[in-house]
Formats: sequence, C-alpha cells, structure tokens
Amino acid sequence: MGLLTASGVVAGYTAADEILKGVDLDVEPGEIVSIIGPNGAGKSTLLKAIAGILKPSRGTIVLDGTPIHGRPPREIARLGLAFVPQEHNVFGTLTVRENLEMGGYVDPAHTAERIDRILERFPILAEKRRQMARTLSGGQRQILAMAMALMVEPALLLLDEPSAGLSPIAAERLFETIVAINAEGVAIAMVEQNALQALSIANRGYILVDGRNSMSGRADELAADPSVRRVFLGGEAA
Ligand SMILES: Nc1ncnc2c1ncn2[C@@H]1O[C@H](COP(=O)(O)OP(=O)(O)OP(=O)(O)O)[C@@H](O)[C@H]1O
Repeated sequence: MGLLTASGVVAGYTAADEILKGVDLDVEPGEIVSIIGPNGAGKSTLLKAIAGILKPSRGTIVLDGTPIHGRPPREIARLGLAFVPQEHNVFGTLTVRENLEMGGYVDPAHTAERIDRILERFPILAEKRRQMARTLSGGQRQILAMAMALMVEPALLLLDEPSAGLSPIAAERLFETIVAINAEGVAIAMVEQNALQALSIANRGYILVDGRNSMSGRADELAADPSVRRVFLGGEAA
C-alpha cells in the first residue's frame, strides 16, 4: 500500500464551493511526486486538504494505513505528515533557532536535541541561528521552512511552490536540498510552477486541470510528452 492515498477528494473554501472535484493522488514511501497544472487548477487546495487545513466534503485520504481526512492539522502532523505553505512559512521576527523551536510543537520534550541535529544537517541555518528569519535570503528562508517541517520527523513532506520568487540559482540550490532531504528517506509531494525542474527531480508527476486529474505517470515520461511540453513547458520535446 502507498504511503499516502487520496481518492475522490472534493474540497473548497466554503461548504458549497468545489474547487477540487474528485482528485486522486498516491505517494509511495520515499518518492518525490510533483503536482503541476495551470493557475487556479486547485494544486494548493489539494495540499491544504491533505494537511487538514481544509476539510474535504467527500473522498478519502489515508496516510500509512490511517484515514486522516477530517482530522485537524496537528493530529495529521503527529501521524507523520508535514506541510510547508507557500507564504508566511517562517516567523520573520523570531531567530532561526526560535523558528525551529516553533516547529517542535508536536514533541516538545525532544525539541532541543532535534534542533541540534537539524542545525548539523543544515550548516547555513547553524551559521545564522541567532539571526532573525527576516534577514535570510529567499532561498535560506525556504530551507528554514523545510527544516521547521522536519522537526516533526515526517514520513511525508508537502511543499507548496518552494521555488516561488527565487532566482534561478537559488531555485536550483533549493531543488538540490529537496533531493537531499528525500535521499534521507522523506517522501515529498510538491506543487510547482516550474514544471520542467519539478519533473526533473521527481519519480512521478500529476497534472491537475480545473480541480480534476488530467494526466499522471512517470515524471520522465510526462516531461517528454509533447502535449505536456506544449501546455506547461512552452515547447516540444527535443
Ligand atoms: N483562501 C481562499 N479562499 C477562497 N478561494 C480560494 C482561496 N484560495 C484559493 N482559492 C480559489 O481556489 C481556486 C484554486 O486555487 P489554488 O490556489 O488551489 O490553485 P493552484 O492550482 O494552486 O494555482 P496557483 O498556481 O494560482 O496557486 C482558485 O479559483 C482560487 O481563487
């Protein structure tokens, strides 16, 4: 069985609102899955529904055998799922270390030792641990946001447009960091505008259009598909 299995998820921002019109998504243990699609397709909404920020009105979401749909975010985090939203994902007026403390809310007894391990793991955060998060570069802030999420030792990390607003070089570094986190055994499902780069580091991809699944499959096959390239990548396969 997959690590995460979402089936027929219907969700929106009000009771009558169906932004997601029955979406399916699977993530296997240790995989990177990229979710791409046009603006307004419902990609961020899908991550919010999985993380428990939005309650699906229909459908099921199962994490490692446990149904999580309808549970509050904190409980879902305890079950091994962490979510990094696109914006406001760090506390600008707190130091790097204090931000990591906030990430340790699920298991306060082990926060200090977990922070030490995270700082060892991300030397740039160790170097800046006493600085306020707002003084970090955009890429460093995204790394801090992911590090906060890793404080709960998740099996699955959801990332909403991690490269948004970054320079090409900073985005490249961030994707390398995502691959490195994944290599340590954390499965990743991420929404990205940068479809080609997102597919290049993923095992599999999903394309959402207007709140529904459009195409899915191996990331390399999707990236080479002429119709995908035409719509999302701005050109034909080489
Ligand atoms: N907080 C909100 N309240 C009400 N409607 C929202 C909210 N957030 C998003 N929506 C609406 O839900 C729809 C899907 O938005 P969503 O952000 O999930 O799309 P997306 O595929 O992630 O696209 P984008 O790349 O533009 O973020 C859009 O019509 C959007 O206007």
